[in-house]
Amino acid sequence: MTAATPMMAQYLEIKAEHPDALLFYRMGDFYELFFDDAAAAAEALDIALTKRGKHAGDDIPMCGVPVHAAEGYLLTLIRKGFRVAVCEQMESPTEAKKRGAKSVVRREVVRLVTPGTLTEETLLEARRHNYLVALADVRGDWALAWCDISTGAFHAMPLAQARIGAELARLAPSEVLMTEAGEAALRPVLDDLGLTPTSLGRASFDSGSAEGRLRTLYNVASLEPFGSFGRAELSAMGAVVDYLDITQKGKLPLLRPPRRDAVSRLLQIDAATRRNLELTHGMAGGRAGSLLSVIDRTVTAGGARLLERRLSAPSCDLPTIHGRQAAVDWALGAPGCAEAVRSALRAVPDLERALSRLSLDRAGPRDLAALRGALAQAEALSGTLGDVNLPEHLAAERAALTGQEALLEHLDAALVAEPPLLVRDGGFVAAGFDADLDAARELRDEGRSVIARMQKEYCENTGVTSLKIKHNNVLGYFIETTATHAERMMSPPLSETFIHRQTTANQVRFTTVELSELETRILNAGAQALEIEKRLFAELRAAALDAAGALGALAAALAEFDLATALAELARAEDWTRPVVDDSRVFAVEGGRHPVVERALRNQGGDPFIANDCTLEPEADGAALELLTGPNMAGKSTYLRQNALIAVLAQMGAYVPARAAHLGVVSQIFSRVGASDDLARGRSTFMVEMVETAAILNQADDRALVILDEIGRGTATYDGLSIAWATLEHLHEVNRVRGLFATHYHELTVLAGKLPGVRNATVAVKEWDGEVIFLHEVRPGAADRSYGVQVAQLAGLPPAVVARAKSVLEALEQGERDRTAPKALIDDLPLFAAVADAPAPDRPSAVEARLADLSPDDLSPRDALQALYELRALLSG
Ligand SMILES: Nc1ncnc2c1ncn2[C@@H]1O[C@H](COP(=O)(O)OP(=O)(O)OP(=O)(O)O)[C@@H](O)[C@H]1O
Repeated sequence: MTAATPMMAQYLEIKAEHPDALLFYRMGDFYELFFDDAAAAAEALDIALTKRGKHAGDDIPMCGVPVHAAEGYLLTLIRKGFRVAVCEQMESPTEAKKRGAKSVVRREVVRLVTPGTLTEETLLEARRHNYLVALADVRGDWALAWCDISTGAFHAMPLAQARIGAELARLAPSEVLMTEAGEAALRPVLDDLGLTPTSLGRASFDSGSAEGRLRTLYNVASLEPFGSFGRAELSAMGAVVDYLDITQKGKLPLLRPPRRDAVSRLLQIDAATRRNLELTHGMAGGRAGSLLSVIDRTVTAGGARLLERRLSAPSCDLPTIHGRQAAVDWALGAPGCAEAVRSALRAVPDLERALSRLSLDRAGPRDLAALRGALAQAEALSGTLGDVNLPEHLAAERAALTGQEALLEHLDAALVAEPPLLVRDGGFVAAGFDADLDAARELRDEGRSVIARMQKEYCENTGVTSLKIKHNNVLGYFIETTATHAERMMSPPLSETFIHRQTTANQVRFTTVELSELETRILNAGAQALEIEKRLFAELRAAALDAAGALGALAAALAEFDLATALAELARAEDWTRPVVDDSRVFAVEGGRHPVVERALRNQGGDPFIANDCTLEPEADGAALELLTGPNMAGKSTYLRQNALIAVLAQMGAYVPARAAHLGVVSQIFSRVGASDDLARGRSTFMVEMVETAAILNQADDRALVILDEIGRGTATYDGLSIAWATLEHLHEVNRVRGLFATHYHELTVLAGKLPGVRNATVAVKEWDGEVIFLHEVRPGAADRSYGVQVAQLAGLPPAVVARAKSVLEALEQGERDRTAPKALIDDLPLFAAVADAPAPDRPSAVEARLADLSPDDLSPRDALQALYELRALLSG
């Protein structure tokens, strides 16, 4: 067996330190990957897998990506779940040679790229957070710490193990750190959320060393001023910092002082409820179809992230809610000023993310320009706001907008209007900022004009008018003529001045002593100019980082103004109202709407959304439940969800889609839909439904709002009915919640007469000519029937099946009335008899033809409704 080449030996040694990451091994202008890494990356990136040399007698699989295009490839790999170790050359080949002819260039991993530690604009979604979370358990006490290194936010929170799923769902982290033991304990929760954690050793979670790590990071003697953190919180925060140290190879990002959050101040929304209400993510997983996508009127990336944060974590704290409402009120009351604020904000670059790249030394001149832009706009904004009378919450933020005049002036003087992306390109420092730089540049540029003069002179002296002075990386500056002039140039007297360098197919190239000297001067001046620019960049970066704390506060203030004015704009454009939020237990909504469904209806240009009231007024400490019956497709689910969304919006401090609303603060929201498919998580639909129902019955307190949509439907009718019945009783008697309960079990409506806190409501329909017309109006009372067969007919079930279903239904209902076994009746009605009874069609009518065209599997409820309109039109036309 042959020994590995020195380079391969180096590669294998570095790779051994990073077994679970792809190693990007720098070779000149490429990052190369070898062995299994190469195979995995070639497949993930869809690039060619080749070979390079042999190792232990076998070919070495290899693939490579050019350094200048590496970011795009990194993005793909990270999205596909890989981690990447970036290994750079730490010296030039010439330097390596000095150590001996066979020396390999020294290489080191300078960064581990993982989903939770990204900072590049291209790798991040501007309007979303990118959270790195650590979960720690110290003797049964759990805590969560999370940071977004792209913005510097850092938080910790102690919490009960049962709350972990809900908090992880709120944060939707890109990466979760925990020990292997922790992973085992939380396996079901992690699976439920589809998270694959990154395992860290016990040492990373050691709470003792964590304290030291944090004190060093913030350069403080005690963490006390930041909050009194428990052991578990310290352990989780320490793990975050340790992991950043590992992945960033010692360069720590700018983390703002840690904030201690408490679960109890937030409206609790568990993972299933979040999914179900589609707060920040639609059913398909992206932003589309979510409440967030419909309410987002922010104009800055920072504002958009703040909105996402608020929507994910509404408050339970009345002063906080009222403070945020007052900010929206102000913007609504001063529309001119608010619009001026928004137009200033539109030009604000992403300050937080530029700052984070600066702190990690991964920034370019454009990040400084972003800083300048943000500061300039903040100044303009504070001018616009002048001494306008602001509510308390915003007045404090206004103060944070100013105070950086010196830094702004400095950046303004230093930078050109549109700097290049990379420091090494140079040309970003403005003329007149640094005398040495100006001098070096003048020399460099003057050199160029001297070359032009020289070329003209040489043309005249030689009489070769096509003579050119050119430049390439191999020869530097040279003189070029076509081959036809070669002989004259290479014989005296011209050969005394022109020294031959190279002959190509059509050209001959020369140099002169004068040209070489000039070249040295130009080169030196150019290099010197670049060196000066690099130094100035470092100085500007340091000046920015010195002000990092204040800049962080300024970024937060910009986001607050953005959010307040955006929510006001939303309220104005959509005609929303300020809800009264207090500590009562009322839930009263007048003319409420579902913003997402309303938007969808509007986009389709169809019918308007029908607003509905919802009044839950519990007696003293009792329950208030509304039992909603009504046909399929009537709008029950929409009604249920819109009320939950109104509670969420109200408690995040926004206006709500209603004519009027009065809400006693809600502590927890639970929303469940019966038997939704959950094959991905490998549980039977009914099992999921019951697990989720159990969670509500065990956790809901008397300030909870519970939304149950057809619980029990996933099993046999009588089992389902009994479970729904008992659940409703328990919610009424034990949990005493406010809640809405949609069901097709009409038997349940008798509960309204038995339990004082239960009322019946129904979604109205009109029956016309044997068909149903949906009115989408919620009214007191119970529905008489489900109209399931009619809806099935609308959906295009074959006429024979519909006719047979009607007969069976009649037989069942008859049987129930007469208390006879329905079986005999059904046996009496053979399928073909039903068809025979139906009028025999000679030729399909237009309505039938259209019906036959419909494919119910492919129809959304909305499409089905549309089809209904078409069918009706065909009938009357
Ligand atoms: N208030 C409303 N105004 C206008 N259209 C509505 C309203 N509510 C619902 N709709 C329309 O009716 C469709 C069906 O609504 P939804 O899914 O809420 O019905 P459902 O009663 O829950 O049906 P199912 O019992 O079959 O689940 C919606 O997609 C929407 O287009």
